[in-house]
Amino acid sequence: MNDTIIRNIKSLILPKKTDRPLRGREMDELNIIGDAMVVIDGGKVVYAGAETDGYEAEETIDAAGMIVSPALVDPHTHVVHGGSREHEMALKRQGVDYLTILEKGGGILNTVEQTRKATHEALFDKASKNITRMIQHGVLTVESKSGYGLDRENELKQLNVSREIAEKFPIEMKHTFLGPHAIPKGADSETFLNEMIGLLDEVKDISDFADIFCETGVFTIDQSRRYMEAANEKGLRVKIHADEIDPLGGLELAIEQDAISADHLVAASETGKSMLKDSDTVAVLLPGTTFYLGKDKFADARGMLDNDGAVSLATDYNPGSCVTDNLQMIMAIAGLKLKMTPNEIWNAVTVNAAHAIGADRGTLQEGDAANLVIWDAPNHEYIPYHYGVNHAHTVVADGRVVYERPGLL
Ligand SMILES: N=CN[C@@H](CCC(=O)O)C(=O)O
Ligand SMILES: [Zn+2]
Repeated sequence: MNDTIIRNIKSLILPKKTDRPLRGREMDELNIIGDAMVVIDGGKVVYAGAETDGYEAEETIDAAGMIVSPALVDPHTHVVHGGSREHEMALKRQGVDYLTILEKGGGILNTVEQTRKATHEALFDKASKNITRMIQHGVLTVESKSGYGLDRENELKQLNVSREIAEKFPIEMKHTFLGPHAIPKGADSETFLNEMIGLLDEVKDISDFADIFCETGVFTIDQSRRYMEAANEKGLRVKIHADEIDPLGGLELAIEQDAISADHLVAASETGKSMLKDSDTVAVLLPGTTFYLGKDKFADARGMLDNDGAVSLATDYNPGSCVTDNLQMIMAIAGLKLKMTPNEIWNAVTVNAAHAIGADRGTLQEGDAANLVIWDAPNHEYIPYHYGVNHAHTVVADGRVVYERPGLL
């Protein structure tokens, strides 16, 4: 006797489980089974496929003709931070750009001030609200970066909050040390970078990855290489915020340093894009950020896919450049602005997002953790199409219902 059967599934979305990230044309292939069911026992998938009579369970969930997919994976967030920056919206409307705000001591540095002031408990309570919303929107795996401490005490505080969130919520998290996220006010960039490199030994026990913001006025390619080499030497796999605004060659550096992902890539060069095919570095695209910063030019997802690259999508939730924790919204922007197909989008927020953070998630094969979403939608194309609302009806984590859409009172 099994624990649960989910019956009456109109279509079951089954991304392919592979050792390497899906790339190029593979990303447009998605196994969708009509009239399906999922059998769960001990929190794991026993069967996911066409309706059959061969299984019994203690409990039956009626999917009522809705669709089911693996729970989503958000592979790039800055979910632990103090305060907010709504005042920057007006500045941006007046034409002041993102890097100018940072140069004047605002932007990331404003959030650093607010994060340093906040206690562990205050940061935990604040991030809990975002994580709750993410779960309600169908996300059960989240990458979470530090980077608003910029000193030992506060970077550790952020990472420890992130770890506590992972313990208390029914999600898997990956924790990323992003010490070199900005240069603190009045600090010398080389001295600060050395300080952050000096922390790698300590943070490697509580982090999964090391990340750096490689950008004009922040850290150069040479500095980023030095940091990534130091992290790799210590066995901490690297990520990079690369080519977001200026084409510095961050994607090429990511591939050279065997980064698990290179993120942003709006200004990535043709050379960088063509190098993707021979690497397992996942291009994590963040179109919600381009949208929120009011830019016209989006990352060249089609170029990357045509070059046989592996592409993923994330919210980049943070208080300055993308203030949404709704990954479904990002799926819509990817369809509209990155010109990705629905199949590519689904693979990008499930199996490839999992590859971008080294998580065994995003699929529903036999033996996988039963992390899935029942979506109130007629088909898989509908979710990126009907944008800005939550289509998640029921969210199941390790076989247990953790969210059900409430009705009107
Ligand atoms: N671009 C650098 N870091 C973040 C934004 C952080 C912030 O503005 O607070 C990003 O990925 O978009
Ligand atoms: Zn980021």
